[in-house]
Amino acid sequence: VVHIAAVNKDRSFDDYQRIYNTIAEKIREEDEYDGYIGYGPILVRLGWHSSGTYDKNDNTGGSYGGTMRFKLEQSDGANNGLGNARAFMEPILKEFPWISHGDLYTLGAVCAVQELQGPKVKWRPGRVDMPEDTTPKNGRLPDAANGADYVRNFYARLNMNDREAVALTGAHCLGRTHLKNSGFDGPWGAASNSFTNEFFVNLLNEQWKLQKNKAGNMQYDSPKGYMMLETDYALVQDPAYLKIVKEFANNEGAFFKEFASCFQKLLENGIDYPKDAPTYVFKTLDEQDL
Ligand code: HEM
Ligand SMILES: Nc1cccc2nccn12
Repeated sequence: VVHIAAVNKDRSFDDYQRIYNTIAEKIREEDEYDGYIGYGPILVRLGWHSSGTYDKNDNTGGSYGGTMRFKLEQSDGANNGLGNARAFMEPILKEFPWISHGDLYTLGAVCAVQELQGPKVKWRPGRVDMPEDTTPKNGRLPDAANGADYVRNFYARLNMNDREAVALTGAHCLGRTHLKNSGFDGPWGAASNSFTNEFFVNLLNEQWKLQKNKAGNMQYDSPKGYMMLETDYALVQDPAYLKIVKEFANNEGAFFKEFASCFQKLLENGIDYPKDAPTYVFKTLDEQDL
């Protein structure tokens, strides 16, 4: 299955920056969401889960068709709680009916990373909504109760190497787990809405204890009330991953550089871009003095 990006000649950088600003202002305005974490983290998760169904072996899934708008994909347990992110996007879709769901969900994720002081992430338009029967089957998103071999195999399906896998998981510096969504608890300590390399610093510096949580699922907890999933902790159990975790914990710039490139790659997996397709780097609200 090859998806060619459809270059919309009627739309310019300013049109997409206007959507970016609308999302960014809404994130800033609705700051009380989820105990004052805000919508940034869940918008990153929406873009990631829209893209994480990709399978490099047959080039199916991925963000292009916007199939996250259909109830089949929404019913995947891994997507529990993302209805809040889709509801956040509803008024944006009404105001800008010309944008595809795939473009909007990925643009929202890039906007959230940048507005939460993360790196600039390049973004290209051209995803086209596909019909419901093109929705990939449920079960393609990762399951947290696993170790390093599973993590490596999972990311290989997304065409991501060890460095990209570690960088992408660094997005767990944002937000938190919710017992009602995923059966994982906490963290009560550093649930955050700023994009930093803290995930790696915590992995290395905290004392982690593997224990059963209130829902009977295994997770790592720290005295400060932080938590790690088993797939998070796998990054310090595997020697090759551990080396990269240490680099990113000691060099936030290296983490930002790697995240910027592999997050764009994640959001664009499965899409062929014609030579004349534009690449955008959006300004943050702060950079526009808004
Ligand atoms: C092995 C890979 C991964 C697993 C098993 C995993 C699992 C999870 C789980 C269980 C949650 C909690 C959901 C909830 O209870 O609300 C979560 C949250 C989150 N994940 Fe991941 N994740 C993975 C990779 C990623 C990647 C690649 C990204 C982005 C680049 C990402 C971004 C996030 C964000 C931002 C949150 C917080 C959402 C919120 O606060 O509502 N995760 N993840
Ligand atoms: N914030 C967050 C979300 C998901 C997973 C996770 N592990 C550690 C922190 N964390």
